[in-house]
Amino acid sequence: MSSTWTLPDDLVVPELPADHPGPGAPIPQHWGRCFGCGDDQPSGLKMDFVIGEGLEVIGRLEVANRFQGGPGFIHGGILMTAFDEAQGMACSAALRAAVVTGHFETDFARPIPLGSVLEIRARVEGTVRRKVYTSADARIVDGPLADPEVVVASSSGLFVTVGHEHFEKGRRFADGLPGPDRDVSAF
Ligand SMILES: CCCCC/C=C\C/C=C\C/C=C\C/C=C\CCCC(=O)SCCNC(=O)CCNC(=O)[C@H](O)C(C)(C)COP(=O)(O)OP(=O)(O)OC[C@H]1O[C@@H](n2cnc3c(N)ncnc32)[C@H](O)[C@@H]1OP(=O)(O)O
Repeated sequence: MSSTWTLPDDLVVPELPADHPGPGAPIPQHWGRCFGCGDDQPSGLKMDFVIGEGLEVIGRLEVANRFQGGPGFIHGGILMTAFDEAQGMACSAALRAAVVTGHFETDFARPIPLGSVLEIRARVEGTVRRKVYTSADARIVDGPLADPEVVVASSSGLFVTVGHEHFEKGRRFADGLPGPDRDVSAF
């Protein structure tokens, strides 16, 4: 795999919040209609997330037939979406801030067959002002070509922290509102 992605010299590695949950703690969906993590999005990826070690989160994606690109394999854009979701979750978990994706790149190393269960480990590398530098890798942990030792794809992304007003602008276009158990300020 190759990438031109480089981390800046003035990167600051953030401290985890004092009440950061330990590895294995589930991370709730940030918005039920989210294509990546929402339970209330029938066509979505329905990814699950738990906290990992340090600044890492661990996501899980079941590669359903509707995620097909070439015959029998995952669509590359679906995989990028899964990485985007995972890296955004890593930002949110480590920084307790809302983020949006600014720049994103993915290396596709192996074809990923339908029926795979992908484990995506995503982490915050560090921040520079509002910029959050992230990376992630994917492994097939179950399914026809499962081999947890092999990285089948990897990703790097720059996220930017935003205030609540960023999402206020989109609310009138949303097909629903967060439920009472949601932090609507983060939507
Ligand atoms: C819309 C869906 C949102 C989904 C997320 C929902 C809730 C979030 C809550 C919690 C998050 C939890 C989980 C997240 C899960 C999934 C993640 C999915 C995220 C997405 O899928 S989200 C959709 C795609 N995403 C966009 O829809 C962004 C459109 N865009 C903009 O809204 C603006 O463009 C913005 C806000 C990015 C910046 O605008 P701005 O005016 O606030 O700030 P400014 O321009 O000053 O940039 C500040 C510093 O970032 C640098 N910078 C900016 N862009 C860069 C780029 N492309 N490359 C390199 N550097 C860049 C500047 O160079 C400067 O750097 P410096 O500090 O060095 O000057």
